[in-house]
Amino acid sequence: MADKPTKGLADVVAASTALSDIDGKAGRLFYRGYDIHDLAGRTTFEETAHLLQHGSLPTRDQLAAYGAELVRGRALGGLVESNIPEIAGKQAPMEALRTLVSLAGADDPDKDSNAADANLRKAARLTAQQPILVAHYHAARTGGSIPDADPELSIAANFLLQITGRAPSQREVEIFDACLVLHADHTMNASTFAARVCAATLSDMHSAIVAAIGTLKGPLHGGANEQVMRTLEAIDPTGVAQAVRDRLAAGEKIMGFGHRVYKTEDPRATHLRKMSRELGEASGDDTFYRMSKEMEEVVFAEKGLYPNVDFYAATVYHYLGIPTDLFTPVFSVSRMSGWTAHVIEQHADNRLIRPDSEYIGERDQKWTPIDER
Ligand SMILES: CC(=O)SCCNC(=O)CCNC(=O)[C@H](O)C(C)(C)COP(=O)(O)OP(=O)(O)OC[C@H]1O[C@@H](n2cnc3c(N)ncnc32)[C@H](O)[C@@H]1OP(=O)(O)O
Ligand SMILES: O=C([O-])CC(=O)C(=O)O
Repeated sequence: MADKPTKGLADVVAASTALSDIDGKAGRLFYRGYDIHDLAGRTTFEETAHLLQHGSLPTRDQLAAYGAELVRGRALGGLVESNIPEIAGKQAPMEALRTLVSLAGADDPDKDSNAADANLRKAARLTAQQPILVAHYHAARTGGSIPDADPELSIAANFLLQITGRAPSQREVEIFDACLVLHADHTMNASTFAARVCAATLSDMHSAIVAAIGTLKGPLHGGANEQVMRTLEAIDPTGVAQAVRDRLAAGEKIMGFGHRVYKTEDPRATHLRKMSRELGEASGDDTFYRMSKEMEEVVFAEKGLYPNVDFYAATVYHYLGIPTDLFTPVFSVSRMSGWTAHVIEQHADNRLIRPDSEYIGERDQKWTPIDER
């Protein structure tokens, strides 16, 4: 007989990883031993992706080679490109990404191999293509054209350029780049776990990433950032405290608060709060930032809960001009670096992931023919 399950697998150690580590009591996050506070704002997203996928912060030569690989990897395959218009008309952003990454798997030159070198090449292509997929999807559904990706620009700069249609300021690029760094990896979160379960059957990287995207989409995980913005937009700026109390009294969760692992402030929220404030003030209308601050105070007073990564990311993306329904796709642009690194790590030292379950159904049922039921 199986042991009693831990609901939601809380505190269950499901994998060994050298990629990231969290101290939930102290509110600290590390990528391969580097404190997130040392990386954000000082290390680019490309360097961070290299750290996760290749195991070290790159030298200048390594970064140049990896950067060139990312630029080459941006090219979308024929199957993906020809299907974007129809998909953009029929699927919401995260659904579309799930479909497009699946199609990209068919286009990928390494699709039939799980070898380490093939996985690294696929990881680079997936990381390079994800922002391009979001931008092309957005252009297709709005009927607009987008500027070509500029090989001289970073992933962060190109993404803002392609989504907003205007050249971002240097500070906007720095802030968005830091957002991508902050979202890159996070131990055994639900989408990464989904990716590892899939990879552990020795399925391919694209299949694992499709599982991850479908899992990130949900509002209890990456989908929360979009819901935060929708909540802010639905609340009267002069009635924030009452609106939060009413929602809590009705048994609703306030999106962007609470975390399975952090029992104190999420270290990523510390950065995102500052960015939200800076961008809000620079925009000339920091209402959403001030509403967020008030929500934070009320939720803490009422429930003792801290904001998670999704809370202030919402207003940061809003101030950067990113449409609200692309907030979770932005998360996937960053997390692609971590997901792919986890697939590489899983394939490198694999064992099927197959937990047990506790049976709570009927026993000793007597079968009867269909006409007698
Ligand atoms: C990138 C990320 O995925 S970060 C998380 C993004 N998700 C969200 O922001 C959604 C809102 N937050 C939540 O739903 C949860 O805090 C989760 C899913 C993040 C963590 O869930 P769990 O660890 O399973 O905690 P659980 O949902 O059981 O919450 C524990 C208690 O705190 C309450 N609680 C947790 N989060 C919230 C919230 N955001 N608003 C109100 N109450 C909350 C629960 O109602 C529960 O109360 P109870 O014990 O009285 O029933
Ligand atoms: O770790 C989690 O459960 C969710 C999270 O914060 C993330 O994926 O970044």
